[in-house]
Amino acid sequence: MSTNPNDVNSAAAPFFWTEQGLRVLDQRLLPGQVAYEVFDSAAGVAEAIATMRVRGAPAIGIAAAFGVVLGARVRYRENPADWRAALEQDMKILAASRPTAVNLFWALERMGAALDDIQGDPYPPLLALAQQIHDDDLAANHRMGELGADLVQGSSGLLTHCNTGSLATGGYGTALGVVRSAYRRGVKNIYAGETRPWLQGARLTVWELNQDRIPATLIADSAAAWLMKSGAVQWVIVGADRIAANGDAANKIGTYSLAVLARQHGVRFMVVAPTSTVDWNTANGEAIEIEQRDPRELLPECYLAQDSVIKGWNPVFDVTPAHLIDAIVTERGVVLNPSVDAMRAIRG
Ligand SMILES: CSC[C@@H](O)[C@@H](O)C(=O)COP(=O)(O)O
Repeated sequence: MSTNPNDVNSAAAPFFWTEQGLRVLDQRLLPGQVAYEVFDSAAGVAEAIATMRVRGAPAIGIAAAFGVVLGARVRYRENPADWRAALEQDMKILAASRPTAVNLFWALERMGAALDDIQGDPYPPLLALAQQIHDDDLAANHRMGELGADLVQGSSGLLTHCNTGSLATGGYGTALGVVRSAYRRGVKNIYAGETRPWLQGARLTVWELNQDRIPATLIADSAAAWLMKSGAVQWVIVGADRIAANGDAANKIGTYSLAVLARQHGVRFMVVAPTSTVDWNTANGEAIEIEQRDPRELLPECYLAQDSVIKGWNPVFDVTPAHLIDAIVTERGVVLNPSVDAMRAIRG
């Protein structure tokens, strides 16, 4: 596998299914190193999610579905007469891997619902379902790419945040899928924010765009207001980890700041996510659990010493209220000016 970020043939898939298990790209090492590791158990996949080897809401959901496949295979081999209780424990471990991306719970629920109809070896039907979830997400990405590109037609510049591309999804991307489609239709000035502290933008998004040979400009997150004031971008395009029934959207920390800045500068704000990211059971953003990660992901090494009086506060998502969002783009259609009523149009 290539380790050169300029190599356009490097693979950007976050994982591959193999008979040995799920082959997961370690996104913590990008862009310096492209390294895959095989996980052959549900607990292993949960660990891969918790440690952010695999991340991004749809990719987390798909990986968890494959985690269930692996759990079922192991548990059925251990005890073909009684494997369900052990698999339920595995599914609990998967559910505890990260709290905010609802795609994780959506995928586990779909896999769990399929168990009722299974007689005999659960591995073949569960593998087929996980692959279907993966294929459906890829198809949704392409559909959203076209719908979002329709909205930004005629713009000269777009700003995106975090990484929402092939690495974060079944392939192609949500917000970055719209960026890809819009670029193909002539929107040439693409800006990506670094996305501190984990640097999904600087390490992952521009890596993907470089592979696609889509020219892009990386900015410090703190340069966003000044960029908007310059008139260089007409849309901010982001993904989501969970969208509440009223259209409030949880996404990578810093998204809310961008929405506030966009409104101030007359820049439009688009959230792109498959309907597997919509949590109809959550009325509004206040009920969304925001993951707090270890402050060590944020703090410089020198402040980790025991005698240090410096702490870190590391919420990794925030919630953008629906009234700051101009459009939510899903595979089932576009919701303009989201509200409880407007969101009903995309409820299956
Ligand atoms: C298509 S990905 C949408 C979101 O999952 C993405 O914007 C994001 O916030 C990812 O967060 P991460 O912490 O890297 O998993």
